[in-house]
Amino acid sequence: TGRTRPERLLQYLQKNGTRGDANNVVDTIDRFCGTVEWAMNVGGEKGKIVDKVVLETNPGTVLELGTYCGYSAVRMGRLLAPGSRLITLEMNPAYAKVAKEVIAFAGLDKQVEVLVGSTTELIPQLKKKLDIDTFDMIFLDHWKQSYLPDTKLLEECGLLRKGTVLLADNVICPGTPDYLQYVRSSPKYLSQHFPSVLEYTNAPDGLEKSVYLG
Ligand SMILES: O=C(NC/C=C/[C@H]1O[C@@H](n2cnc(C(F)(F)F)c2)[C@H](O)[C@@H]1O)c1cc([N+](=O)[O-])cc(O)c1O
Ligand SMILES: [Mg+2]
Repeated sequence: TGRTRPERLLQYLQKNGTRGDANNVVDTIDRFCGTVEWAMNVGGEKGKIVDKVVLETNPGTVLELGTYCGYSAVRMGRLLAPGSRLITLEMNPAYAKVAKEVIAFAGLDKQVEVLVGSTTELIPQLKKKLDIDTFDMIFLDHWKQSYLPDTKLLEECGLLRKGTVLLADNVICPGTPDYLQYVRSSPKYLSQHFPSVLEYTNAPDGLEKSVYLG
């Protein structure tokens, strides 16, 4: 009966999930998307790669571009060390509202903060607004044509440091050709591709991990 897909996803979670259990929230959303209604969460297969990169990086500060329903914010937030922070940007207020409820349901509302607005508006304000100097990790999963301009904006705003890990979803499907070309050819990045499949399907997709060299 939820009017939108995010609302239906949230209703399914509230009915079938275990409040306060972030692992269960991830599995419950994956079950909804695998059996009831596809949604553009990074999903279980690519999610295992995200988990590995988060655990290896052990970031104190994470910036996510594109919250949607909060699935990847919960997926990454559940692996962060106490005191670490994940900031996630969402420009659609209705999606942000659902995401905040999903994140609270998972018990991660202390570690994860949802900011509503566009990257061009929010990224230049982050240092002041959050008292954060640089991010240890960036997860890109918003509009695919925004990955490249927003990466350049992050560089210009001094939000990246030597070693910051950029992890980008969907570099194969729907694809982010200009971003891929940039991070693979620029001397400022060391990039590695992780082939996988598009969430809840067997279509080819992949993640790109790019370390900023400063
Ligand atoms: O289009 C896809 N994702 C676009 C994702 C878009 C999401 O990012 C938000 N956003 C936009 N700007 C901002 C910021 F940062 F400015 F605040 C946040 C949008 O409101 C939306 O919730 C996609 C599509 C497929 N697919 O199979 O078609 C599969 C996927 O995994 C995908 O991520
Ligand atoms: Mg995606």
